Amino acid sequence: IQVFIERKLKLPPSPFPTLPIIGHLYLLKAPLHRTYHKLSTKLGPIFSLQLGNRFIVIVSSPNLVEECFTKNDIVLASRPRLIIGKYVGYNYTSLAISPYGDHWRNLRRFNTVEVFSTHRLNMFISTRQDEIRLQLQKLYEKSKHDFVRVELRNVLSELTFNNIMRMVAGKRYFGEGEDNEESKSFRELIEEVFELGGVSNPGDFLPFLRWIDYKGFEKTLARVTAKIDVFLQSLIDEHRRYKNTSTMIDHLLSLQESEPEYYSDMMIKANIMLMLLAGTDTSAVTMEWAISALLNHPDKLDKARAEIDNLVGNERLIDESDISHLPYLQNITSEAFRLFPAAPLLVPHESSADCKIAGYDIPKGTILQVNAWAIHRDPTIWDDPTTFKPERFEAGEVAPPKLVPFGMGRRSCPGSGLAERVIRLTLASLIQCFEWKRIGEATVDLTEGKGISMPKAIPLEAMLKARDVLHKVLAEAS
Ligand code: HEM
Repeated sequence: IQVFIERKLKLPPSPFPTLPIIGHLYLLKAPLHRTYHKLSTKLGPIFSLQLGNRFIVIVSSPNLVEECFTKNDIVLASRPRLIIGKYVGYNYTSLAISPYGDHWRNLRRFNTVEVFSTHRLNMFISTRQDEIRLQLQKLYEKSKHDFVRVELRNVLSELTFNNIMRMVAGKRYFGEGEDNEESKSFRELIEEVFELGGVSNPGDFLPFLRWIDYKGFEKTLARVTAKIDVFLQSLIDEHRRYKNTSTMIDHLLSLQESEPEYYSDMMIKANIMLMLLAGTDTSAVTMEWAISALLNHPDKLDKARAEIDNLVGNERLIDESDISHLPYLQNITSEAFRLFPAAPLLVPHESSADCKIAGYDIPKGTILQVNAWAIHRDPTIWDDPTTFKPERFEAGEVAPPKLVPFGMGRRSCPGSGLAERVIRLTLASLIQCFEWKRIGEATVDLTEGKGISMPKAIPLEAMLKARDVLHKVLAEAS
């Protein structure tokens, strides 16, 4: 800050006091989006913090989000080098973590065409439907006679994890016959990374803590990611031996043949790791929140079910092509994205040159965070903002910068289309196939827990019972 004062910069307001060495680190309490929200009610929609040796700016209004990701989009398209990126991002080379530049552009292009294009997503429709059906079958076995108590978190994370694994590697990792030790420990390692990612690591802001490896953070991260690396390498080796043409690994391996240096094994592993980290929990957590909110509003659950029954009837399971004819279901997912954004502060950006936001000077190297969670609950934008009300979207689609669960601009989430497909079809299937009740009279607790993707503090449990459609479809099939 001293340097900025000497340069006579006009910086965004910041809280008092700034302590020597640690700056405002003393203010950071989890969950961060709530802490930032409180600060923004005092300091305004743009404010700054000095966290150790890093200067951070937090914005929390649609106008400022727009200014950041239109006028300043390129300058703000880089990422800070946080310690976790060294390990999880294979030395800052993976798409989500790499700095803005040619390498990022290449990766983004590859993923847009080979993973996230409509053509590629359509190729995996039957995989998604198959994974959902497998989970429905399991739940059916438990609930075909009467209401049973079920924990949903595992069901949903198994579903999203298998979906991504099948796109990436053409194989499931969980399920009958595959619940072996190898897959279990792989999943546990991925969960460990999520937990590590959820803590803001003081070593990122106070370099001397990094030298002494404060709380062994870096050592743990290195140990866990080294183990994951072994799994990922074995997946690649397997694909080298048995060629299949449609998975992401096969595509990257064929590119490796012509450009071995660029499409190295490390680059491929970084891409797989990213898909698993960015694409599984985010969707699972969103669905868990959505079902929780519906259980607390049974009238809305009934309304969604009536819409589905009307369109699909009870002779067949809903499929992806039905979703566009279900506006209320789509409104439910929009409302879940609004109230429970799985990345409440998006992913941190970094300015690669000096720029201005709201007339303030933003020096090169500033970390920018967007408080999407606060924007989504701002009473000047939304009526009755803390209430779950899918009807609010009946007036028409709401887009960025007001609704930004996937961010905005060139660094926004490339997986949003996939996430929407998985979330909508899974929710629709669960609503179509089961009667739902809360465990008791009390409403489902909606407290946020710790972790990178804003999980529920208490995993969701609910009572469910199979409906007619499942008896018909599954009994016929067996
Ligand atoms: C509910 C589900 C999801 C949410 C809420 C979500 C949200 C986000 C957000 C907020 C960002 C950062 C935007 C920014 O930097 O401003 C992001 C980036 C990213 N997401 Fe997602 N995401 C979801 C699902 C997925 C899925 C399913 C995938 C892939 C399988 C995915 C892959 C990525 C990647 C690769 C990036 C990095 C993009 C870059 O840095 O260029 N996401 N996501």
